[in-house]
Amino acid sequence: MVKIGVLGLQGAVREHIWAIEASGAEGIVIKRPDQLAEVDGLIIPGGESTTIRRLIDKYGFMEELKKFAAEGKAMFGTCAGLILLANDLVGYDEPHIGVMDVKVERNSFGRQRESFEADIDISGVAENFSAVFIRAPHIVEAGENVEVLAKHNDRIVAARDGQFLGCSFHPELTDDYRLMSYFVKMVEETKSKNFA
Ligand SMILES: NC(=O)CC[C@H](N)C(=O)O
Repeated sequence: MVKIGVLGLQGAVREHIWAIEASGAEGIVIKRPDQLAEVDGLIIPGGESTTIRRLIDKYGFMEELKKFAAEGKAMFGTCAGLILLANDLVGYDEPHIGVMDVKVERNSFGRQRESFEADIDISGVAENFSAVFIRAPHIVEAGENVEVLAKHNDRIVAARDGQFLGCSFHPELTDDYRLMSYFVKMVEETKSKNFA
């Protein structure tokens, strides 16, 4: 069974652990950088990206997260987590972790639509997936090796760049585990590749 960490600094952490365990992997809340060595894949949850970033710096996570990515391990950013993984952010000079080849805009669905639910098709993953968007970002541009997995209103809301998966919405807030199961498979694949 693969072990998947959830960065436990802020945001929807516990719900991700339940979803991981319902998808056939072991979930571990990551509170300290040295715990990253224990896991095969990592989820960066939704929350507030600026707050999570502040805590990443405060607890010395940044170099370790970059190392985790450089080791080829799978990472999944949901909502604020997607903002943290992106290598380009609209309106910012510098990205945060900056490992996924996408340009992301924050809070980009408009004020009147702060939160909403939409049925989306996620290519190769799930049809009629009920996606919960909360002050959600979207992917403005995807690099050439990035696979666009889902769109909502012509905006990219889920994508995969090799070992990196990102989505605008909160898959952990519904009991539909199809996207999480897809990530568990990604972790299994990257793990066997990294050991080969
Ligand atoms: N639900 C979320 O994760 C919201 C993301 C938040 N609006 C941000 O910019 O970080």
